[in-house]
Amino acid sequence: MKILSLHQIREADCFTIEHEPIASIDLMERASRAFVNWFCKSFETGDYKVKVFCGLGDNGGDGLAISRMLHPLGYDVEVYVVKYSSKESDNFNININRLKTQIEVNVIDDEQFTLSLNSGDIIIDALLGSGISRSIEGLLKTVVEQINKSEAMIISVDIPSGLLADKPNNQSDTIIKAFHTVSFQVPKLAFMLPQNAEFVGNWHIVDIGLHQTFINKAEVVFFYSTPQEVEKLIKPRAKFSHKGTYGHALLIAGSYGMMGAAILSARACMRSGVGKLTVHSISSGLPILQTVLPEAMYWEVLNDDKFLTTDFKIEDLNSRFQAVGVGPGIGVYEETGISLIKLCRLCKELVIPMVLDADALNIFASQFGDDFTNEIPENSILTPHPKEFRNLVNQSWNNDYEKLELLRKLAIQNKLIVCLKGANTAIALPNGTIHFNSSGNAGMATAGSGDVLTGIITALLAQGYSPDEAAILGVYMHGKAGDIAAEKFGMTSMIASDIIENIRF
Ligand SMILES: NC(=O)C1=CN([C@@H]2O[C@H](COP(=O)(O)OP(=O)(O)OC[C@H]3O[C@@H](n4cnc5c(N)ncnc54)[C@H](O)[C@@H]3O)[C@@H](O)[C@H]2O)[C@@H](O)CC1
Ligand SMILES: [K+]
Repeated sequence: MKILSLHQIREADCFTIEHEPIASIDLMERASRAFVNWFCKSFETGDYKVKVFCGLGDNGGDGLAISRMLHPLGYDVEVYVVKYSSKESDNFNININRLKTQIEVNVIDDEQFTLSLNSGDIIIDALLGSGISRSIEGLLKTVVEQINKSEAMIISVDIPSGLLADKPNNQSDTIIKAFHTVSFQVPKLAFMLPQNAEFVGNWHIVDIGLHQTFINKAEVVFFYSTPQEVEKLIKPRAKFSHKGTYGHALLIAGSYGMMGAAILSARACMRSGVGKLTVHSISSGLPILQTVLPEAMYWEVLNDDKFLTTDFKIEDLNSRFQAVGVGPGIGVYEETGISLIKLCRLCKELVIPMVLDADALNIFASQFGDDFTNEIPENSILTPHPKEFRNLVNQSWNNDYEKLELLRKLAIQNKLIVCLKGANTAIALPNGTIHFNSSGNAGMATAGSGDVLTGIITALLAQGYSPDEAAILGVYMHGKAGDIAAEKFGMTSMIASDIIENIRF
């Protein structure tokens, strides 16, 4: 699903009005109806009040239309218009006249006004929408602060009032803290970013019928990968296939005291459909690996019992492996760094796709400095978490928008696929697009979870998925497995092994 910029959302509105064609006020009516349908599905009528706070622009117009629609359905609706200016939008004025025949409208025009809000109330926030052009101040600020202080459930129309849709707010900005945000047609970039989680809450998209021709043509940088879109990438297994059909993966993982990382990534790799798997690890880890994962083959490090010191040769890899995953638990020993560079150079020469994770990234950051990307083959997949990412790019950021730009730059300049892990993992592709993942939960913030992801993506590469597909599908399936695990064990109790057991291709 495309994430349109604010400018494109405006254009989509105008295009729809002109080409459907539909009057602006009727489009607002359709948007408000879509909100009301969501609301009625989510909340039955009951012994509580729905308090709708409206601004003076089109977001306020939505609030008025929503109030008019909810009232006859049996909801106990109270309407408040915050008169922070003398200018109202045309659609606001039409809707206030339509509403006045039905419900009394309370006007707030004095900063001394104290709102009476109860914990059982539902507040609908229609103060400001995507048209916000400056920080909230004065009367609006007082109202938003009182709403945020209340214990009522807050539901924002389109976007939490005060939040900018696609650029950073000032840290001191006053913004509604919604429990739900019900947004029109497309998610806003702001919803994807950790810094806005406390304002956006749980977000939902409702279809308001903006013109598909415009949306299809719109060129965008950001995408939200819906489950339907991603699951379409899964290749069915052919009836007459054999293990050779699904590739041979090499996983390089584990060191002294870190064999768990090797086990987790290897198990996840096997569960993700790879034909054959060889794990390259220290010899003292071999008995453990062979016991827990008899399905895999092992290639031990000969000289060392603690870490990887392999002098990789072309014949070790040539015509043997379709994908190489490296990093989980390998440690950041200098000797391992030397082996890693040899490996990368060979993979580059033989054009074997790579996944680089965890300690492989830490080695690059600590031993190779800013030039680290020179050694990494093009189209490799990197899977850093934010701290690893910061070390890799050797730069910090002031807000999540700057972080996204650094991510994009890394992917474009070095032709890499970089998966920045976290809620809504952001996957940056060499073509400059960023794809936000839709699956997963906070229970996945647990040791070993990243090792599992490395195993999954390596398996997909070995099966012939393109690096772009392997990253997007792998991250999604990892999150989906985490969601199933969370349902079974609870977010707090689930562990990385539970994610593996619930991988479902
Ligand atoms: N245009 C359309 O066809 C549709 C618009 N819709 C609604 O329209 C909204 C956008 O409407 P608007 O562009 O009128 O935007 P708003 O409703 O956000 O209102 C913006 C107005 O408030 C003023 N303003 C901006 N920042 C302010 C601030 N910090 N303090 C006080 N005043 C401020 C602006 O000058 C402008 O007049 C969407 O979020 C959505 O809710 C929907 O009804 C769907 C269809
Ligand atoms: K709003």
